[in-house]
Amino acid sequence: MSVIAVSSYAVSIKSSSIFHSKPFKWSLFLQQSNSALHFRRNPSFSSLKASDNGFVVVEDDLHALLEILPQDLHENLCNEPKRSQLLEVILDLGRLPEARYLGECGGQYLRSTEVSMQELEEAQNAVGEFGGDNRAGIEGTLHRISAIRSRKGLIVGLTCRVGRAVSGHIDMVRDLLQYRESILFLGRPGVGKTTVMREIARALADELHKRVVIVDTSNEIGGDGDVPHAAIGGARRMQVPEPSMQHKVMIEAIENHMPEVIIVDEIGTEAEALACRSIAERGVMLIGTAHGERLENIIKNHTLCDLTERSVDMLLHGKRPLVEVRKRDDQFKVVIERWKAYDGDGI
Ligand SMILES: Nc1ncnc2c1ncn2[C@@H]1O[C@H](COP(=O)(O)OP(=O)(O)OP(=O)(O)O)[C@@H](O)[C@H]1O
Repeated sequence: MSVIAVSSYAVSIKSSSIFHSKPFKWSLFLQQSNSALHFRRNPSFSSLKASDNGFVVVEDDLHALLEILPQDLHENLCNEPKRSQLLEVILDLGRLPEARYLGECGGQYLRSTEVSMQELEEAQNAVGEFGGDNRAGIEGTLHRISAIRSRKGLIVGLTCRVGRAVSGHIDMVRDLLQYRESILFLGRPGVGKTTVMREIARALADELHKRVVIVDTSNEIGGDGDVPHAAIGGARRMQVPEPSMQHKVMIEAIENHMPEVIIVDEIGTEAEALACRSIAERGVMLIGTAHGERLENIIKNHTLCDLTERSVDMLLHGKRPLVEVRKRDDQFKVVIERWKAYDGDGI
């Protein structure tokens, strides 16, 4: 029995850990932080293929997100030198608008006057309809707009997250895709799980020629609109009428569309965990994400614990799993180290 762990996922994500447990049902990828600083951005990038020199390329279609913002914020951000690291723009009624950046850059107020109700309404009108999860998108893009509502249902806050198509950074995990085992990405919100899954969907469909179906609950993987974004390549995308239906659509995908791989973001409920089990029992590879920073979080989470029974048991019985740590060196090459995990390893 071997367990492979990869830490410091400096592909797109600095200091993150990837756990791969070959004999287990799930491989676990733990992502701890995300840094665009590891990318060498190619400004003239227009296709979704990795560049020949192996560098990662990022496409963010930022102008489409900036267009929904009040005009002065739009102009500020267009001239902002850090805009390639922009993560989110926060618009809260009666407060100063704020931009948050990836990595160490932190947040910054965008002007000295508060956000008005009219500005919020204009932003709402510029995006698609909000779903049951209070999320909306901009057609043809990967951006995600999440709403905060008052008790009366009025939108009083918006979190506008930049969606990016990142290509060329999954060489660190590409070999794992060939084992046909299910994979669970585990990480805090915002560390880049969805972004990685998007590229994995494309690589599995276009390079490994698998029949891939994405169950896209908030249209976050394939973007807003009925035609999915080119970032998912030939993978097919099933939309979900409302978040509580996610588990049903997962099963429908299996029963109607004969996938070899199912990709689903944010597995959290018991019904979804059961759907995962059912998918695995039918011999279909499942790639999913869940919130949590360490394997310990899974152990404490009754629902998710069920998905990783054997790996969790091993840790609970005090056995030290053999882990594999993967990181990038200065030359951007993947370096692999193996050792037996200790408590302090952040597993
Ligand atoms: N490699 C990358 N380079 C630049 N930006 C990135 C990269 N990976 C992710 N991002 C950006 O980081 C933000 C968060 O990414 P993403 O939505 O994939 O995270 P997540 O872990 O799925 O978050 P959540 O759990 O909240 O859905 C997005 O704005 C995304 O564009």
